[in-house]
Amino acid sequence: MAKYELKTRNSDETSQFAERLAAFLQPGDVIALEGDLGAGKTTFTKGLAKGLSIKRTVNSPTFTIIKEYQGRLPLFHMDVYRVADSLEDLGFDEYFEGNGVTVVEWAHLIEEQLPGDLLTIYLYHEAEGQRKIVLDPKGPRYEQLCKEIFQ
Ligand SMILES: Nc1ncnc2c1ncn2[C@@H]1O[C@H](COP(=O)(O)OP(=O)(O)OP(=O)(O)O)[C@@H](O)[C@H]1O
Repeated sequence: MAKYELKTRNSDETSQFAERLAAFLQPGDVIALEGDLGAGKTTFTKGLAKGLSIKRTVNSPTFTIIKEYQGRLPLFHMDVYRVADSLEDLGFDEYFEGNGVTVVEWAHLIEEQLPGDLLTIYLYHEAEGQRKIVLDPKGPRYEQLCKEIFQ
């Protein structure tokens, strides 16, 4: 299936893209966010939170695994890097099937537990200040979402 991509020239552009994407999100949407250290995952998630009208400051949930924020929709921000056993069931389903938007950092580490349909977003460090953002939608809901964002 088609992948969608864009380039950003600074962190504001990454944040602004995420903010725009947030306007299209619905309850139960799941975004897997992939990218190396410093690629911009937190920058992206902060932009998404702004787009969901979340007032609280969004920080990396590395040590807590899941953080929850209230906005136009609830945001469940997960960082599963420290989930030792990828098969350990920590009840992620409740979030994926819940009434909010879930963003999962390092999602491939819990691949078996992810929903089949989701939007994977890859952040690539291209050059100082520059990032490539690739959207890889799985399932009709996310195909449609990408079409709307990029039309
Ligand atoms: N185009 C860009 N998009 C996003 N961030 C950028 C960009 N250009 C430079 N940056 C900078 O890169 C850094 C990205 O850090 P950020 O914490 O968002 O990454 P991360 O993927 O969450 O890293 P970590 O996994 O270490 O938490 C920030 O300092 C940001 O200002």
